[in-house]
Amino acid sequence: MSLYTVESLRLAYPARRLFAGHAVQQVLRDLSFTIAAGETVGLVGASGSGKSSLLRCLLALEPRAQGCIRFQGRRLRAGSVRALGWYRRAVQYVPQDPVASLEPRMSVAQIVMEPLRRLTGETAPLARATEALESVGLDHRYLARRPHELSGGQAQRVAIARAIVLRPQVLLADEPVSGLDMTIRAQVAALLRGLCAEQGMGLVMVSHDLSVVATLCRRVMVMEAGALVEDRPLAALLAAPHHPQTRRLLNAAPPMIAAASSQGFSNETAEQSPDRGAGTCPSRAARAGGGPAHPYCASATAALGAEPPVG
Ligand SMILES: Nc1ncnc2c1ncn2[C@@H]1O[C@H](COP(=O)(O)OP(=O)(O)OP(=O)(O)O)[C@@H](O)[C@H]1O
Repeated sequence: MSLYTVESLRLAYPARRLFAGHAVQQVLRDLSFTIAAGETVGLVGASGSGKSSLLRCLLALEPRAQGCIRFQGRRLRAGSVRALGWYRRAVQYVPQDPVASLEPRMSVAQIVMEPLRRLTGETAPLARATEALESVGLDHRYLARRPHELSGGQAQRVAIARAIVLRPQVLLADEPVSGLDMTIRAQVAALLRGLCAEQGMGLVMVSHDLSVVATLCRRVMVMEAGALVEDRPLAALLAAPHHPQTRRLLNAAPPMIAAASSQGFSNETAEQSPDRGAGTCPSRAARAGGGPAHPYCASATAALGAEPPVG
């Protein structure tokens, strides 16, 4: 059974134009797709294309959404924390701005223990919180710190620890590495990749940057003006982008696509992809001929090998 089944999802906001009357702005247009357990999916598209709105719908935070979203066959509707407790235990969220999302008066330990206290009857929350923090490379010295005593990368890792402490089936993340410098970005990306690979956790990640998605996700959904214009395995999409919007995003993508290629994501999925007849993966073709890793970004293949350990 699919984890998520989304059928004819639509979302409209009241238009905010002067003299708009009762006009509405259609933000999501009739989206239908499924997501399987353990899938890693990147949502990409230009600014304003509806990525965060779709994520809010998947988080059951959008009461105006129409259509149907099911999680493990159970219908999701925006509602109270109590009514959605079952869902919040299975699906956790990493917001775009980690610093703003951390309660300033709480210590790191309290922040990470909070979902355990709220959503489970956990009897030893401190031990679980410590374990989650260690898995993101933050040792006991960080337990007593407050958010203002953390760097941006450390705050992001606390936000991830808070999300994974419940061992969710899926992590929904909004630009989880944007705003981080390149070194920390690589660390956080490596951390998320490890959690997906080792714990079988699914990931649905919003980004305006296809290159970041390429390091973390095996499937890419491309949005334009509220519509889903391309939805394919990463490798097939890199090899033969179908939609002009995908081509625009690829052309703008910096070096991390090369990193993803050299990691094998694109090759694996190309071989498993039903689209593989559509074209040869340019990365594989280039390497077979001894050439650069990927025509989009040949210069940065070393990025992966150079990743510092998380900590
Ligand atoms: N609460 C809201 N009320 C009215 N309009 C909204 C609201 N939230 C988002 N919008 C509009 O919906 C559209 C889609 O916004 P959304 O934030 O989903 O896009 P996005 O693809 O995530 O953009 P970005 O990459 O810039 O974060 C935009 O035109 C935005 O102005």
